[in-house]
Amino acid sequence: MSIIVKQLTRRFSPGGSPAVSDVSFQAPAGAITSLLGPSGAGKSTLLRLICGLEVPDVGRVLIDGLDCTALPVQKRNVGVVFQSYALFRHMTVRENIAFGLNVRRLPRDEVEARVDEMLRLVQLEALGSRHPGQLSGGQRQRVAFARALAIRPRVLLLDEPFGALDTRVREELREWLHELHERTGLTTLLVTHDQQEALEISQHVVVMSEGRVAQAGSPEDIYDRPASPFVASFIGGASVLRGHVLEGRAALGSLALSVPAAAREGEAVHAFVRPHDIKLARSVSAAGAGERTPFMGRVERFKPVGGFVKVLLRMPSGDEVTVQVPRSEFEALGVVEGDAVRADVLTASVFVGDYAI
Ligand SMILES: Nc1ncnc2c1ncn2[C@@H]1O[C@H](COP(=O)(O)OP(=O)(O)OP(=O)(O)O)[C@@H](O)[C@H]1O
Repeated sequence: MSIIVKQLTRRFSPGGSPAVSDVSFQAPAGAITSLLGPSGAGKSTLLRLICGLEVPDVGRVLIDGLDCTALPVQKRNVGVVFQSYALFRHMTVRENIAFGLNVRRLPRDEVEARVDEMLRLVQLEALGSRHPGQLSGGQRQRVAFARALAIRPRVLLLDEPFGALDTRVREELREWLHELHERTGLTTLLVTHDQQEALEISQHVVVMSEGRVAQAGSPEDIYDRPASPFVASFIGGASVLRGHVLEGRAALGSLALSVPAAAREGEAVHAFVRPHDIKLARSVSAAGAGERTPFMGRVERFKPVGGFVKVLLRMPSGDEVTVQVPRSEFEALGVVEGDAVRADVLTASVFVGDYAI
């Protein structure tokens, strides 16, 4: 049951810039696909176009091969969970889960059996007679999942389902969703602005920016091979080093990295380096193999954050680079603010040409 969207465009005001612009992608059958992007990228609008709450100006939505573009929400047979719980406060948990089944006028014993099954699935068997006001935020979201799944939807659409919860509950539910998906195998589309969430639980990621698809691929593709400066800077908190092409290499201060074959001499270069892709050392020795080119930086400041120390380096070019060092490693280095350190870049994404992030 894949979801395919073809050239979807939705403009809210005539002449204004579209919230979703010429978007095409496929959410593979049986997988969790994340729609990932910053606020305002068009993720929720895209999800609403897929579930039928919005109508596209142009384009098509196909679910399991069936063109649903003109179908109303209730005919699409999709399960939807939003960030705000959207449970009926005056109904018990059981009644909430049964809602979609009662609308479909299923026999009473069938409804009761399905509600029991859903309560077991979301591990809330003991709470069926409570009202939403008597549940924690995490429990309410599990009820919302049970209600969405009760109707045996063809696909599951989730709009920041854990967005209103605190970090610990969010992480617990992320794991829970992963297990739930293993059991149901349902094609799932998850809207999130949290890259950690997207990389952790999805098999396919669609990165959105300004209403368009910036890149689509596996979490490894997105992380290891960002297709554009936007993706490189959005995923993984990379620092940018600016320089130019010199003798076929990217010259970035005292650092030289390989560049795409098409790069012209003198062209502007931006290298994106992630905080844990730099290794710090006190001594200065010869360059390592390949990309492991050492360069010098000055420690501007550092701050322990949990098991890591966040170090801000100032490069000879003036660029600032954030480095993340395991705490024990940093303590062994014994550097203080103002010290010069050697920094080995383990890997970087290099882009050539002028652009604005
Ligand atoms: N009903 C609406 N009327 C007018 N403009 C809208 C409407 N819904 C969304 N927009 C605009 O469309 C753009 C995309 O919004 P959308 O909510 O889809 O983004 P998003 O990526 O889901 O952001 P967030 O993560 O903040 O929810 C924004 O500029 C938003 O202001």
